[in-house]
Amino acid sequence: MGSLQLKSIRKAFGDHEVLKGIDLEVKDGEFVIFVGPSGCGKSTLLRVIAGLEDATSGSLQIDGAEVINTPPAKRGIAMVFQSYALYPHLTVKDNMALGLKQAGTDKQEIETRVAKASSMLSLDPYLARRPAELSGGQRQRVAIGRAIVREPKLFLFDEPLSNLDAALRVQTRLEIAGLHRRLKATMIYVTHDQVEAMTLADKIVVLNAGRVEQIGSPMELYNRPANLFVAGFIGSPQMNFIEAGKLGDGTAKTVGIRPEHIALSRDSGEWKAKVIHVEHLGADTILYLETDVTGLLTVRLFGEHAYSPDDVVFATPDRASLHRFDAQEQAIL
Ligand SMILES: Nc1ncnc2c1ncn2[C@@H]1O[C@H](COP(=O)(O)OP(=O)(O)OP(=O)(O)O)[C@@H](O)[C@H]1O
Repeated sequence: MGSLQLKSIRKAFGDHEVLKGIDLEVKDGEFVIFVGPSGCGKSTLLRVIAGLEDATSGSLQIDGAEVINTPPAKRGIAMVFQSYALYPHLTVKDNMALGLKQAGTDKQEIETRVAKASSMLSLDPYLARRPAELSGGQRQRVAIGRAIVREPKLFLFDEPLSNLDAALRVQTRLEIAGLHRRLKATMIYVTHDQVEAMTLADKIVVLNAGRVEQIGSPMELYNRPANLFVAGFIGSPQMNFIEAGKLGDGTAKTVGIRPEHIALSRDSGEWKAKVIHVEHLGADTILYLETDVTGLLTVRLFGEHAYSPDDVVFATPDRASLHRFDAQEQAIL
């Protein structure tokens, strides 16, 4: 079991309030990801859940029991950090076993759990090595292994992949997804990486300046952002925003259109545009255009396209895919 309930969680450092009343429900077995701009309070919220920071006020329940005053070691939580936080003088095996030894777990039980975690994470060949003799990805797997052996109710991950190179990030991301499927454990994960958030999460929590902007599945947030902030934050390249009046829309204040919802033609279309810059990504082509109506406009086309800067083109938005926002920046549904 590992359900979590946060009610009106506030946290201030001195007179700087970093968390301004967070409400959140996490179901047993869910994979929840916190995203938001730098400094919005993601890590602080994770540390409050772990008990590494005391909340200024609010309630935090795990499986229905209040734990806001419970010390970290008694919350049944294991945390995996970006920095691995392994002991350099201990072997991989001893690093994984240490927490259990300190908790007075039976020797045979420690052997069994470490062997199981090691096999799950393909760490068997490295058990006798020290952290300095491992790659970054292997070290992160040891840090995850150390969390698994404790059989926590809740796993917390603070940007666990950010020290890894691109290929290793993908591989470790897949391993974490597989681990979640096998362990069926509740996981809460902080990341800057949109792809990680979109691919791993059952539920994404978008934070901004210490408040929750929206909670939903990745596709809910992508297809039905509740406000301008979420619309602009989720999705890369970013959604285009256009003053609604310029499109003859009298009720909305702002209209949003995702780069992939704009068609391009050399012959005809709604907005005459000049190509400013082209990015060839292989599978996709990203074009930055300038139009009289919209100003700068980003367009994403599937596949390879032979457009060049200064080409004159015509852009046509897919009307059914427009997002509309009112003067309070809330989505008009
Ligand atoms: N121990 C502390 N003392 C004072 N201020 C702190 C402390 N820890 C964090 N803060 C401040 O709280 C705010 C939120 O920090 P936090 O690390 O939670 O943000 P974040 O969303 O995780 O940012 P990032 O994405 O850059 O890691 C920041 O303004 C930060 O400077």
